[in-house]
Amino acid sequence: QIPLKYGASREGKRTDAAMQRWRENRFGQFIHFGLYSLAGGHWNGKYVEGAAEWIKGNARISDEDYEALTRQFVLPEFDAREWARIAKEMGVKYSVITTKHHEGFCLWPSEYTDYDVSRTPFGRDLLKEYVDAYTQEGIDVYFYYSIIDWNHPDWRSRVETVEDSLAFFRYCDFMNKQITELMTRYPEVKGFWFDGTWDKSVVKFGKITWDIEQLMHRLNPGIICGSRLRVDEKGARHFDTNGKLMGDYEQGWERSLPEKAPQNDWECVMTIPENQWGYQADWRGHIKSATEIIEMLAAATSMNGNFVLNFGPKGDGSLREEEKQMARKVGKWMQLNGEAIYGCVQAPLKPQKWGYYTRHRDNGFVYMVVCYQPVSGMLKVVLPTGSVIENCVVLGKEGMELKPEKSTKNEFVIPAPEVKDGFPYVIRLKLKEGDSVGNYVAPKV
Ligand SMILES: COc1ccc([C@@H]2N[C@@H](C)[C@@H](O)[C@H]2O)cc1
Repeated sequence: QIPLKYGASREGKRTDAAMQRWRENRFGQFIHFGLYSLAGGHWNGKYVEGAAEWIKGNARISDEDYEALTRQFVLPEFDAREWARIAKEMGVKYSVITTKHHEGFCLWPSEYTDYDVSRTPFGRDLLKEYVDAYTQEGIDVYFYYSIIDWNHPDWRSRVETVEDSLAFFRYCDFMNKQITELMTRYPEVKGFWFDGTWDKSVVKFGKITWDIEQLMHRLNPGIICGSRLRVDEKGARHFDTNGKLMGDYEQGWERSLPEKAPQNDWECVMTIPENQWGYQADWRGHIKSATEIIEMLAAATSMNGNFVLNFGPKGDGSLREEEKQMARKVGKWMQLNGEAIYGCVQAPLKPQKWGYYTRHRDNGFVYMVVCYQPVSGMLKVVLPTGSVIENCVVLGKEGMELKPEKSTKNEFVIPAPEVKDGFPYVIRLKLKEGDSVGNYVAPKV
């Protein structure tokens, strides 16, 4: 353990109500919306390779041509209540919106820059309409904020000269003012999702991320912030030089899931296509199905993690058809099976090949989210010695009890119900605890 001034500011899992609510939410939505949404991954009529929200660099667009997009920011189809209704239908409990992505354009009328919604034909406070509409639907709101800012004259990706450092520290002052503005103007915000902290300038001056964390906690002690914000004074990111997580959860799971349950709280953020966050009119490659998304959500819950699915609204402010379809299908599944996700955690049972176990924090049930239907027609369950299955039903068919058969000393098999709709199904177990249900210890990460 080396002494650190700007390492982890607190240790271990938070036990306060705000963090407990973050955990119980489990399922979230990401919204990537900005000037890049107008380009839709195309420039001068041509498809542009790479992530659509990075089109400025990918298509080598000049500052002037990119800024001209502000004049096209009209959003004739924008209705935050429609976005919130679709999010509610999908079953998400929280939503993270890009208040400012790397491009530097702000979705709220900021006092500290003109590069924001107030300087567009749209002109309204989009962020306020989003916060109000989602709060109305009972969905918690979180703000994505990019430290990288391609538009701001004082942003520096590296600091090599005195001039650089003067500019960079002016930029940090600007950032602190914007974060203060966001937290005081929109007090409903539950947390921040920082991005763009990998550049040399931030890694060299890790203290600026400590300062942001301290600022946020002064303004709202219950604020929730992931580990991607943080760099310690030695340049260590996410985990400080002593290996301690900096922030409230591991925020490194971007388009990937862990193999085993991390020790810390953690969150996975996921795209529907392979790698598009902002609107790309022409999705290419594999587009994940609702079934695949549901499996990822179950997998995350089974490992004590949250799962956030990204939407990239179109340049006219409407949601794309594929995302509305996704919301409908996932939402239908969540209506029937949400009790296996919301408020659930890892179950102390030996993982099996048919899918994922979850356990509800309070109701004492264990859930089997079956994603891989066994050819044998038998679902294997290994219980701690002496435990028995008191009740076993399929969610949505609670009237039809399944009869587990004991196969070896503490192994049971459950006849697998038929799969007709191409979606995972959930079996709910009421276990009569034997000498100790909890004696299966999840493998150390
Ligand atoms: C250098 O690799 C990346 C990958 C993704 C990102 C951003 N994080 C995601 C949440 C999106 O905002 C993407 O633009 C930035 C840099």
